[in-house]
Amino acid sequence: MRVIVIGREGQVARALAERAPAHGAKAVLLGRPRLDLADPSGIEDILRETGGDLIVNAAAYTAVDQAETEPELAEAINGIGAGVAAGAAAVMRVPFIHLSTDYVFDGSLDRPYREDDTVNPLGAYGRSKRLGEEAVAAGIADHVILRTAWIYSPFGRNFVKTMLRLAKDREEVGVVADQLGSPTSASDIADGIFTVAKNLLERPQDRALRGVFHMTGAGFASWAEFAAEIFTLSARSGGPSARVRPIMTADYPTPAKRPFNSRLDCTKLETIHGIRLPSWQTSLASCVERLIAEMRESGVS
Ligand SMILES: NC(=O)C1=CN([C@@H]2O[C@H](COP(=O)(O)OP(=O)(O)OC[C@H]3O[C@@H](n4cnc5c(N)ncnc54)[C@H](OP(=O)(O)O)[C@@H]3O)[C@@H](O)[C@H]2O)C=CC1
Ligand SMILES: Cc1cn([C@H]2C[C@H](O)[C@@H](COP(=O)(O)OP(=O)(O)O[C@H]3O[C@@H](C)C(=O)[C@@H](O)[C@H]3O)O2)c(=O)[nH]c1=O
Ligand SMILES: [Mg+2]
Repeated sequence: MRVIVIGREGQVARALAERAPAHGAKAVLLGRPRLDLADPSGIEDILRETGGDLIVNAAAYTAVDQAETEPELAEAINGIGAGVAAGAAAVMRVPFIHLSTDYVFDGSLDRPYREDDTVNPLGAYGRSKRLGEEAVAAGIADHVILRTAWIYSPFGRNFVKTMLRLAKDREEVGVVADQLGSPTSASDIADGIFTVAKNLLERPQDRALRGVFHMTGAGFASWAEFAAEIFTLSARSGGPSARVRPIMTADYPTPAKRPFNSRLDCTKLETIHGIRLPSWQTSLASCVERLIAEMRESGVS
């Protein structure tokens, strides 16, 4: 299986590259400046020249707070650009796998969100990702949209790396305890994507396999619980650690509003695609261990 990945340095893009061999797949990564989702004109030609069995869009504008001041750019990349890439997949007659987010929901429900629950993004990033979902569905019938959340990995920028950095010179970190969600490993997402890809290619006519699915690490946590677990695991490996002071969202003002309830119900993915990601704690342990080992090797711990 030859998979074209849109995105090169991002967390999921790099995890797809790293996990491809384990699935007998080849991942071909395309990124800026060659493929720029903010510049639709060249997208179809580059994807066609590259050629593959399937396209995964792992690129996006992901700066949640910054999106509030440049919503047009977020929409160009996450909305219009995603739709153009999906349209190219339709021309190429290959399936298109797209990633979306818990931030399409407003978090007001008191249970985990299902795929057909009403979306109502609270911020510009969420709105741009919602536009992307609509643009992808309009661009190609043969698509899967995977809504995931709270991604961490040894790569790029994420909450785990931020917490380890803060712990190096702080004894205590204040972290919000009233937003709930599911930390999700980029490696686990990559494995899930390869399984979805295999299912799509094996059963091209099976409509049930297509559409929107929720895919997060199993179990739930607040950001404060997530941080506490990061520090426990880090201390165990001899890495930096700090005390977590649980705070309220109101005590941590940010430009973008975030949902209080970001929990996603992943039952549909398990029933239809046979995929259940490991518990967030299990995968977090491998990630933190790896990050501490890398810090030690580079002499910065
Ligand atoms: N991070 C998270 O917590 C979550 C992310 N998601 C979604 O999952 C997907 C992957 O996220 P993640 O891996 O964390 O993202 P990252 O922020 O780690 O990486 C984003 C990637 O998108 C690329 N990119 C940004 N703008 C453009 C552009 N104009 N043209 C081409 N490529 C571009 C970046 O390229 P470059 O390397 O050149 O900067 C980078 O490779 C996204 O769709 C995101 O919305 C969903 C839920 C949670
Ligand atoms: C750094 C920090 C953050 N926080 C809070 C702010 C916020 O509510 C929460 C997480 O902060 P972050 O900025 O890391 O997270 P954020 O950028 O909101 O993460 C989101 O990214 C996008 C791309 C998604 O799609 C979402 O699923 C989600 O992962 O933790 C603290 O309370 N204390 C801190 O020291
Ligand atoms: Mg952030």
